[in-house]
Amino acid sequence: MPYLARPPWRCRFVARFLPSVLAACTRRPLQSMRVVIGLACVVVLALLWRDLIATQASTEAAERERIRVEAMVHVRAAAGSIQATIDSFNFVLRSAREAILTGPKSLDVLGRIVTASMAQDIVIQLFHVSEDGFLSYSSLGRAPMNFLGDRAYFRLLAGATEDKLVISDVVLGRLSNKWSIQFARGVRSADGAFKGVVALAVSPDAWVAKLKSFEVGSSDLFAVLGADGAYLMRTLYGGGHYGKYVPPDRPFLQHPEQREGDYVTSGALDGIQRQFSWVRLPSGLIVVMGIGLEEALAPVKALNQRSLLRALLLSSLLVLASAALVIALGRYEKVVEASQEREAHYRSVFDNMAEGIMIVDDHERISGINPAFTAITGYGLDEVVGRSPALLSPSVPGARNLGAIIGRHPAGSWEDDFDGLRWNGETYTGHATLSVVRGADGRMANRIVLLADVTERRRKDEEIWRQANFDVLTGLPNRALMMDRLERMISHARRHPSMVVVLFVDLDRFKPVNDNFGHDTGDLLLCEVARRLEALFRDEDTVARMGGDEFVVLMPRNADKAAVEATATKIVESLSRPFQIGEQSLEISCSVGIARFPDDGDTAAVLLHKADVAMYRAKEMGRATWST
Ligand SMILES: Nc1nc2c(ncn2[C@@H]2O[C@H](COP(=O)(O)OP(=O)(O)OP(=O)(O)O)[C@@H](O)[C@H]2O)c(=O)[nH]1
Repeated sequence: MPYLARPPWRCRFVARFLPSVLAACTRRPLQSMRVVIGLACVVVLALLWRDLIATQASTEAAERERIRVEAMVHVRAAAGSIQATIDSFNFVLRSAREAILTGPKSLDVLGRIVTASMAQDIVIQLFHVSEDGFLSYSSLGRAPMNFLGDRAYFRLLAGATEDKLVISDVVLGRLSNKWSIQFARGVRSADGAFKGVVALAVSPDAWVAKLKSFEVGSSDLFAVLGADGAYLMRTLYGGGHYGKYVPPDRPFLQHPEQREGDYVTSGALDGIQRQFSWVRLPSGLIVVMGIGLEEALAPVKALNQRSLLRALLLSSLLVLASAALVIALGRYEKVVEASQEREAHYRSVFDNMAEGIMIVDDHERISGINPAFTAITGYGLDEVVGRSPALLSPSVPGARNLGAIIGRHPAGSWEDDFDGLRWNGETYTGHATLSVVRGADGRMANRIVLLADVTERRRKDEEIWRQANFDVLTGLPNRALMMDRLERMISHARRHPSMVVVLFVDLDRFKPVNDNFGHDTGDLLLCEVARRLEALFRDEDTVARMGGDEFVVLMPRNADKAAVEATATKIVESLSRPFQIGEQSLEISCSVGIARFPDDGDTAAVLLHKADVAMYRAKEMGRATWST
């Protein structure tokens, strides 16, 4: 058996659940649409926010990098400026050293030149401390007896073997009572003997004020530190830092081999987070520039906040729109469901109605039927759709064709019987009830025809009618039908002035027939009498049996007296001829009474009574005759 690799689990998962998902979507498309809208909304929101967060993060990162570069640019510029100033201090100190060795006068001249040429607010004084540690010269004026031999820079230079620039920490001047930094160099004679120290006292506050131009914002910080991390100058918080040190974890203290670098940290005093860049000068001083991140990032943060608000607004609108759409779809789904339920209900009524239903369009073509229609006519939907209702009736002359009836009633409702022809050729009596369905514009859209097979009902109606109107024994119209016809003849004769003749016929000596030959023979005789009477008259005449051995003949026409009497004679003669009933030859006769409209009466009852009276008159005359 060949080895078949199992499909990966994702394919199996999709193959297993996809058909059910598709079936659910097909079954309830609106609900599926709601789910899709909800999911689409979530996906769009997720993408929107992911992009927003990523964009904001990258914008902030780019801004931080820009700030870092800016801090580095600034600190390099400041370092250059400071180094240039230190170089000028060096030049002055070297010159001052030469002047000291030349003579006190030269030093004084130089001192005045220096203090006049250099910014006075930076350089406080040029002074010389002689080898015994006492101040021997100050550019500020006559120097009092002031011992400075205990200063660190003096002791360092007194013991130094090399010629170097020593920069002191910030110290408080004993005479000036001002904070200053001493830039000092040792003075040695040509033979190398120590001749004291020449120094420049520089005001850190004034110097730092000039360096403030390198700052950018109000929370930015600029500082110059000694090689050991002691504050020499700092732009923020006044002079409170003099004599203090930066924390020892700063990278320029940790890595003395590095010339420059940067780091981010929060200020120990103010807690403000800053981006720091630093440069180490050849003299060992460290120049530090810190840009306050909160202030520097404020424009980007404001921009980010605006885009955050925009995204929030957009998300809210999207959620609201989706929710509105989902709610609207939910309501629409309920309406559709209710409509489907109604349609199913009407469909069930349509399918289960006992009456056949046929829908006829405005071109008189069948467009729909129900099962009862098929049960009645034998035709299925495919056999009648698009065809004329005429196929439901026989196409023979005189037939009540359903198609023709519908055609005769182009509008309005009606009901009528029709002659039906089933699919198998069988005929039946149908009853159709037509209703018109109109569109919103009032024009006829369809006609709905209810069909019923009324063959049996019509047969029973006919039977009941016959029983009510005809004599069961002879089949002749009975008294009720005779009276009805007489009244119709009279009213017709009134409208079209003419006569109606009433002949009342009573058999003579009929009772003995019953008595002698039995009631059945009497019945047969009555039937024969009826046939003979019918044979004597025309179709428009009525021969009726009143009951017992009494018959009435109605003749709706003008007839003179002689003609009527001849007819009465004909009756008497006809019924006087022997009747052959089975083996028996029976002889009877009859008496006839004559009455005429309008001469003898103008109502049915009066005429009948007159004819009856005349008939008795004929009996009295000896029977087998007529009387008026
Ligand atoms: N066989 C039969 N006899 C009937 C029927 N209806 C009535 N009769 C009888 O018909 C007879 C009619 O009575 P009459 O007219 O008085 O008898 P009649 O012998 O003809 O008498 P006259 O008319 O005076 O000559 C009665 O005996 C009834 O019983 C019926 O339906 N069948």
